[in-house]
Amino acid sequence: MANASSISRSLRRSLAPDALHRLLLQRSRAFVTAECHRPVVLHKRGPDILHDPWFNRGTAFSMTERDRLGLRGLLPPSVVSSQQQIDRFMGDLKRLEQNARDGPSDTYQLAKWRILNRLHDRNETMYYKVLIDNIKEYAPIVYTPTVGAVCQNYSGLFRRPRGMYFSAEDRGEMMSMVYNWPADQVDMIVVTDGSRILGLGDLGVQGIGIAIGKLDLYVAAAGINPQRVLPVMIDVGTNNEKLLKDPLYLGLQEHRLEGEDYVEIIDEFMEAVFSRWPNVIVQFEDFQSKWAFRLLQRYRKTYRMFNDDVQGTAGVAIAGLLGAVRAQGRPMIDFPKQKIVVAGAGSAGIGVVNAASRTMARMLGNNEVAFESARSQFWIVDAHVKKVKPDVILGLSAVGGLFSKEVLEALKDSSSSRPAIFAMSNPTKNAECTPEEAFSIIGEKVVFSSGSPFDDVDLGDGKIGHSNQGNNMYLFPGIGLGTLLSGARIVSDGMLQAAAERLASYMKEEEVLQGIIYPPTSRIRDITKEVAAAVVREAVAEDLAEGYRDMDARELARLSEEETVDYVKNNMWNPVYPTVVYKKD
Ligand SMILES: NC(=O)C1=CN([C@@H]2O[C@H](COP(=O)(O)OP(=O)(O)OC[C@H]3O[C@@H](n4cnc5c(N)ncnc54)[C@H](O)[C@@H]3O)[C@@H](O)[C@H]2O)C=CC1
Ligand SMILES: CC(=O)C(=O)O
Ligand SMILES: [Mg+2]
Repeated sequence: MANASSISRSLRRSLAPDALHRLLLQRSRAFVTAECHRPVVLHKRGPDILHDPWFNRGTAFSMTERDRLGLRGLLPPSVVSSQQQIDRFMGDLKRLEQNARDGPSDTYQLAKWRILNRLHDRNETMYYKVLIDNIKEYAPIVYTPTVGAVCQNYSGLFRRPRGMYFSAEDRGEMMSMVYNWPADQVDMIVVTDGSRILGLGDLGVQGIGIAIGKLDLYVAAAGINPQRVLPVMIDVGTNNEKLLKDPLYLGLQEHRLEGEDYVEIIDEFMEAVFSRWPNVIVQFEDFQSKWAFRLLQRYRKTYRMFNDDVQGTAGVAIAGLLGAVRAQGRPMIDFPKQKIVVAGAGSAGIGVVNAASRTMARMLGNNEVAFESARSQFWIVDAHVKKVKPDVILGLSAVGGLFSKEVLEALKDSSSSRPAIFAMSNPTKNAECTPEEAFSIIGEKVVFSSGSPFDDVDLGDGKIGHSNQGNNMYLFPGIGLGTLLSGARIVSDGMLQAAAERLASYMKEEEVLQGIIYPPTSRIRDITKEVAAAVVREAVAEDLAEGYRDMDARELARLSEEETVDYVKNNMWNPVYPTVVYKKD
């Protein structure tokens, strides 16, 4: 390409000064334009490009560039212009200023999340060390409640993608797309379709935040190696009208796929990930209930998978319900005498009622009569909490404040010496009641737990009303780790039951009598280790264990209870810098 200096001497001489000046300007413009359009030769592919500030364009990479550069699936599906990127960034910046002016709201929590997220981008080992050493303080930032605000504000907060995105546009491509992920080994996937994120409804592609938050707990609590976790978003559209109209939304701006089209996409995703990583475990998270149950039934006998909202929550609720029996000074075997009202007949509520009534039925002799009798101890209320003088009310309704004064007063007539409240909906503002309300209306005898963390309540005279956190985070990391380390090909009901029983028995008598029915978050790594060991032992007992690395099924079966716990502990990743050496490819 000619540049300004390539004008020949004779031409220069023949032109008048003005004409020469115009020609020089024209040529230099043409040169700059040509330079801009000349392709830049890259010696990188995939994530290496996204992590290079010079070459990265984030969501502005076109679909053909994404295909050419091995980026397909590594970015949210929407392709945006550079101007839209700037609008999104500026909007986020302005919002921060405005929030800071208008009051605390979620701003400080989101600011903490941003700082932690930047550390996560820079130095994973340090990030997890900070998280593990300060889990009580930062679990509420990387997980509920702040993760809910992160998902709601995702389009503004988006900087660097984390995880993989499969969209309805990727049909027929997923089997090859999974190879764009850089890790040859993946142990844990948490997948969501964003259709019911916590109690916040359909957040579409923005729901990826919940998969990231759950996997942070897999690393912090279960010691899964952070290089082997993969958050996944399956974007099949959204029915959230606000997002459908938002020009800065990063997901597919169309209504959700339904019916067989939807199932085919999830099938293709499952085949793709299990084909590249046959030993992976897939946790389904925050799918709307109609799909949560159907997909669980579809895959649970063929793939290593479980649904956290249906199965993890059920186990945590059972452990808490047994704790509430013990808090009355009664043996766990008295559980079948409890009258339990469950508010919310969604994936979590129905999951709890099914699993808890099975536990009761087992205690009553495990026959048909026992099962019927167990069922009669539960009242599921969808839309209106009735007064049945219950011993326990358990909320999984996603309706903040549902346990009104009248509902709480109904518990005062309970025959239980220590009625219990499980306000399990997330995030904080969706809790069916607060601990202050529970203790002030029912009195100090109530046992209280909630899905998101609340502070203990000062009851005066040196007495403390304990706020338990009843959240599936006390089980899912151990279920995943135990499944991994046993090499079980599926996650059986028995393994889930063993996990719940271990959580129930973890709490000491004196703690339970004080109304402390779940461990504090600071002990999450210890309880996860114990839960995982219980899952391993059950997998061995059911002959499902196929072993892990050098530990084959026979060796696993030889381990004592204590040795199983040691085996689990020794296989948990710790955040220490390894020795690093250079080797040429
Ligand atoms: N603490 C924990 O570990 C967990 C908490 N959750 C929370 O549970 C909530 C529900 O989750 P899903 O069951 O998956 O949602 P979902 O949307 O499937 O179910 C909610 C159910 O509540 C019902 N409902 C709505 N208003 C009601 C009212 N006024 N009275 C009684 N029922 C009412 C709905 O009809 C629906 O059946 C969410 O807030 C979620 O964050 C879910 C899983 C685990
Ligand atoms: C904790 C959880 O899984 C939920 O609220 O959906
Ligand atoms: Mg969930």
